[in-house]
Amino acid sequence: MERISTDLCIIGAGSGGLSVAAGAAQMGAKVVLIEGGTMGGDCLNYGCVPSKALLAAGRAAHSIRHGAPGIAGGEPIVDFAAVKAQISTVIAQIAPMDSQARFEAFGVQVIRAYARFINPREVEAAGKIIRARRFVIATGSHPTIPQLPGLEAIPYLTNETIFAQTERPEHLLILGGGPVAVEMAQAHRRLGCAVTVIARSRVLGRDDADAVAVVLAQLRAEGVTLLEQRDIARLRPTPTGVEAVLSDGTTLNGSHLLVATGRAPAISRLDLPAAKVAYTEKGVTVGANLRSSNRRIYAVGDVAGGLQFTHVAGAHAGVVIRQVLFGLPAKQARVVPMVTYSDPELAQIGLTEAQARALYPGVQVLRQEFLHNDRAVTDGKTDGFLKLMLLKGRPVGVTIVGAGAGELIGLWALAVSAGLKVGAIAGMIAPYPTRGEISKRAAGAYFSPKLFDNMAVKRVVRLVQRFLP
Ligand SMILES: Cc1cc2nc3c(=O)[nH]c(=O)nc-3n(C[C@H](O)[C@H](O)[C@H](O)COP(=O)(O)OP(=O)(O)OC[C@H]3O[C@@H](n4cnc5c(N)ncnc54)[C@H](O)[C@@H]3O)c2cc1C
Ligand SMILES: NC(=O)c1ccc[n+]([C@@H]2O[C@H](COP(=O)([O-])OP(=O)(O)OC[C@H]3O[C@@H](n4cnc5c(N)ncnc54)[C@H](O)[C@@H]3O)[C@@H](O)[C@H]2O)c1
Repeated sequence: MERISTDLCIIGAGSGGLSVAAGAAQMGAKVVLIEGGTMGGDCLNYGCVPSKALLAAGRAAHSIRHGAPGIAGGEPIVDFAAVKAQISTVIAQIAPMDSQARFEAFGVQVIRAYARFINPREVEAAGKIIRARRFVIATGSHPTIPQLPGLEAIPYLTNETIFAQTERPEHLLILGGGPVAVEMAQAHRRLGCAVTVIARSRVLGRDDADAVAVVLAQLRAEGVTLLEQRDIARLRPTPTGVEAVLSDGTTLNGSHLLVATGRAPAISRLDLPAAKVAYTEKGVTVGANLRSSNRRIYAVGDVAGGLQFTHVAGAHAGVVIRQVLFGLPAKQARVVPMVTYSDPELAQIGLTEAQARALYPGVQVLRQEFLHNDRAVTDGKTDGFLKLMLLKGRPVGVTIVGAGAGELIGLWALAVSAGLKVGAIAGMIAPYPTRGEISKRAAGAYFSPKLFDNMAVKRVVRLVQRFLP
């Protein structure tokens, strides 16, 4: 059996693994990267990229359907297979960045096989034994499939299969109430499918309730049926697709079923006990520095059991690189932006209003409506608001719901990560007319009472006016 000795061995070439590999190899480390599936992982092939491309198609269909004031709308002609072909084109356009060839050009040795630990220092893959000074587990996650009577008899879809589905579902039943369910519901509805979401909990139940209400009102207005806090009792295949009977007796008939009920870490192939790596059903057990119970082995991205986002996997990569390349201490960030790419978008950083009020009785909550933002008015997209949670003049949370919320949260991500006071945002000049002005206006509202409802300020102004030439 071939033996390879290296500085760093990374298992999984998705968002996390690729970021570690690119950084480490370009800074001079000897790197082996092992990928069992497709280079680029979930985000490129079955996650962020295809879902955003499908949402873009849905947005185009929606705007044709509804037109604009003075511009007649009409039912769009949707070629579902062509929409799917466009998704493949988009993936192919981005794929070279994640390709084996690009990483080999960095000097990375890429092995295309599933890897498993054979002891605490070595991994086996494709008949090779790799011994490394440090390992990074970056194997991601896969969809969880609930135990439901009859589900095994249904050819259900998941995020791993839905983007390859070329026939338009007549009626898509979606099981789940998280971001996958919401994004897929809106995209499919706009492309002409009937859509019913069946969620065990509240839809987007972890987000700010006021912001979620704005998103769900839009979904309902577009014709998505949302069944919250409902459970499926049984499923059975029918000649036209699938029949779902809910525990309250409601019967639903759909043509297709998408299961989007959360994720489980991809650890089954790794033989973690052989490596003395502790884990739970959430993933590899890691500390704030992402190191596992085996001090030579780190975990990044979805498999590390925390928030599951591509930008989190990327940030994890930085934390690991600092430690394994330079021997410097590093910790993962506690505050991370999150965006659901519905229309309107829902973006969050830090605490929601409810979380902030529970933690800090003295928290100040400032709210600005897009209705009072001139650009939102000119563009006819006035739904939504920004909520700013402040503690002693510093942001501890921001919620934005509205068109472009995902872009607007970036400024607040900087403010929170740099520990800026709200005065920094209030003091910047925002170009007019932009939606971004809402951030400055919310920040300015913190100072308004101090300036405008303040007798001392009024007295000073009157005094100065008396003596000014
Ligand atoms: C539908 C959907 C939409 C999403 N949209 C967004 C979004 O808009 N924004 C966002 O930030 N996040 C989004 N996410 C989440 C995002 O895709 C993940 O957080 C991200 O892909 C995690 O990266 P990762 O590197 O941890 O894992 P992955 O990208 O899944 O990569 C893991 C890789 O490891 C490989 N692997 C697994 N086991 C082994 C093994 N034993 N040996 C070798 N290789 C192995 C896999 O084949 C895979 O390629 C979305 C997810 C889904 C499902
Ligand atoms: N825009 C983005 O950044 C984006 C988009 C999609 C996914 N993601 C990531 O992928 C992860 C997975 O997303 P997800 O939506 O699959 O999972 P999730 O864990 O966010 O939500 C799962 C949902 O399914 C519901 N559920 C669980 N079991 C159920 C059952 N038996 N019947 C009905 N409902 C059930 C839960 O109540 C919950 O609402 C997210 O946590 C997120 O980090 C991110």
